[in-house]
Amino acid sequence: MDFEFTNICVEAAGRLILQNVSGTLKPGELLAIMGPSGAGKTTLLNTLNGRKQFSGSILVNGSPLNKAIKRNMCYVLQQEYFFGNLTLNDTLQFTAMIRLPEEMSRENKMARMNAVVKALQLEGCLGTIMGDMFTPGLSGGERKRANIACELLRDPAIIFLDEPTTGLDSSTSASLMSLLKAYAVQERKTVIASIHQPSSQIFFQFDKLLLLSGGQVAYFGLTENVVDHFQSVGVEIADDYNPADFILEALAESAEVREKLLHAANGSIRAGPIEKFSVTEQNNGKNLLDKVSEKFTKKKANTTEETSGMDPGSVRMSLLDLDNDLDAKDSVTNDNQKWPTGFWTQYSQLTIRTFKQSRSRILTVNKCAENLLVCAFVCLIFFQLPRTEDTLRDRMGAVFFIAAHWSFTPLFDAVTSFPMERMVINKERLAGWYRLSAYYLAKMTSELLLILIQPLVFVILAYWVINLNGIAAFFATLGTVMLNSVAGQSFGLFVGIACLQVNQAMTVSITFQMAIMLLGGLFTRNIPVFIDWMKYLSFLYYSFHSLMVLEFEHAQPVKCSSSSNSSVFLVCQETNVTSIPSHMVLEYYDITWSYWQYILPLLLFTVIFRVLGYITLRYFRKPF
Ligand SMILES: Nc1ncnc2c1ncn2[C@@H]1O[C@H](COP(=O)(O)OP(=O)(O)OP(=O)(O)O)[C@@H](O)[C@H]1O
Repeated sequence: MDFEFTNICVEAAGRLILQNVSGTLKPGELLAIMGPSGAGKTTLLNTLNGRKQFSGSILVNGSPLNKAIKRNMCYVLQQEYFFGNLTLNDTLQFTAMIRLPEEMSRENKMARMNAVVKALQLEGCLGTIMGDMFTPGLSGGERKRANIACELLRDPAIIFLDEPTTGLDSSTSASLMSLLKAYAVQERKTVIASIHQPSSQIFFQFDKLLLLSGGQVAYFGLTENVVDHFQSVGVEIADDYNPADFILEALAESAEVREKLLHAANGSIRAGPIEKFSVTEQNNGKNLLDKVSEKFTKKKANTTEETSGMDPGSVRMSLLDLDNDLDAKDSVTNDNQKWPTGFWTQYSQLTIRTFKQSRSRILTVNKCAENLLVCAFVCLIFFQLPRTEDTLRDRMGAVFFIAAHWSFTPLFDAVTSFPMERMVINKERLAGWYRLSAYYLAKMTSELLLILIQPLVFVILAYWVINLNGIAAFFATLGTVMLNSVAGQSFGLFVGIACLQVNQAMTVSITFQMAIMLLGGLFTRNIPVFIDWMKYLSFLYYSFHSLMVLEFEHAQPVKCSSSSNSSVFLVCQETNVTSIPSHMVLEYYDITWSYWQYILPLLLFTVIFRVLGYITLRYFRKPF
């Protein structure tokens, strides 16, 4: 697509950070935006792809930027944000499935993916994990190419890249740029990249150069003409110098050179419209010709008449116009759809991805071993507890421990889960990959399964070894512990979403953990009245009490204390009474509600924190 920007001005904090920046680009051309640090490269890139407020005009095929055109653009960020445990294949498949239109078949999506993989020479590392700062995976160059591949999958007409070679060595940078150049020329893409001190090899891969200085244009034109241009304003570039290095150094070091260049650039802008020319005259593309023949067949008579007197150049211009025309029509159709894929596709793809990513976080060998060890310890300490008054505190302790352990383990896991993926999700939300609701629902459901496996195993083992209330209460205990885990996870997710820093989230969670432990019902029975209401805010209070109801409501009698005088139950102090009905324990500890009365607030907690998490993410943690 033709890309033209004229007199772009951007203001921030009361000062103009871009002033009258103009340029044009044709399909198949690469534009480098260069300039010293702070010159406005990133601001310009963000403005050109519609992420910043500006004055001036940006035209794509003659039309101002709109949603449909923006969907035909892509922005490759300088920083790559990926899920580190997924392979490149997983990552690209997910991207293809979610970003390519719903109407496209899975086979075609995979074919597109394979073509991009081939174009960027990524075939050899499809099975490698993306990696992160803790886990080694793709190399720096492969990650850069993977980042570009995720954007190219959509087949955008205009590609923006923010410093694509930063962090790469010179030969990897050069090969990346030549791949990109070949791709742009072959596929007739318009490429705009900000770039920092490129080697001369990379520098001359770009067709045009836009040199910025203090937010103003110091040069716009063919890259190959920049040396002559500098000479024309009296700045000689030494033969053995990399021109890219030289012009940046000259701009930064000499105010005089800067003034001369700005003056010359301003003069050329005032003198008339900025140059419009195409570097790549060849290759109008097979699709285009197909479209032309279709349109021309329909209007055969007119076409013959209209084209008979044209020279080849003007026919080519007509073809380009027609391509633009067809693109514009496609754009109008696409504009009606807010997302490339439907809710169900987004939800299912996000569920698969979250499941794969979270599995490697939640079900690690370390975590499984840790839980088995804790379970073994609990089993040893509370081994086959007799149902007596003497061991009542131990029995309550075992119940409380199970409730507390299976609220806090999922809580702390969830607290760290969102901050770790925040950057990836923000990137994807900003680029409009999917609905937030699809992501949130997928995260809830895929992690639910994973979070429940460990308490399930734990309760199955510990319940019988401790000698809890037999088969009658077994399944209800299992269900209650799982609900308790989900409540803990809900709170953890909410905190993880609300706090921007992991350490902030951890501080909030630990404070909350301590408070709800104290208010949970085991440690304190006589809380001062003014603070007593707070126990109702502790979900552990509800899970502990519901488990106590299951343990004592319909259970074997509890044998009185061996010394009847020291029994806390008056009945036991009577002669001939050796045991008390189990439910008396509940009465003694003021556990007077029914099982469901404890379960409903637990359910409510789960729902409230999940909804709060969504609202926070949607309205208070918007990506920017
Ligand atoms: N939101 C903002 N508020 C105030 N000033 C801003 C804002 N954004 C950018 N600037 C200023 O605008 C100028 C251009 O910033 P920009 O990030 O575009 O430069 P750059 O050429 O990309 O720099 P670098 O090469 O160091 O990344 C800088 O002086 C910067 O401080």
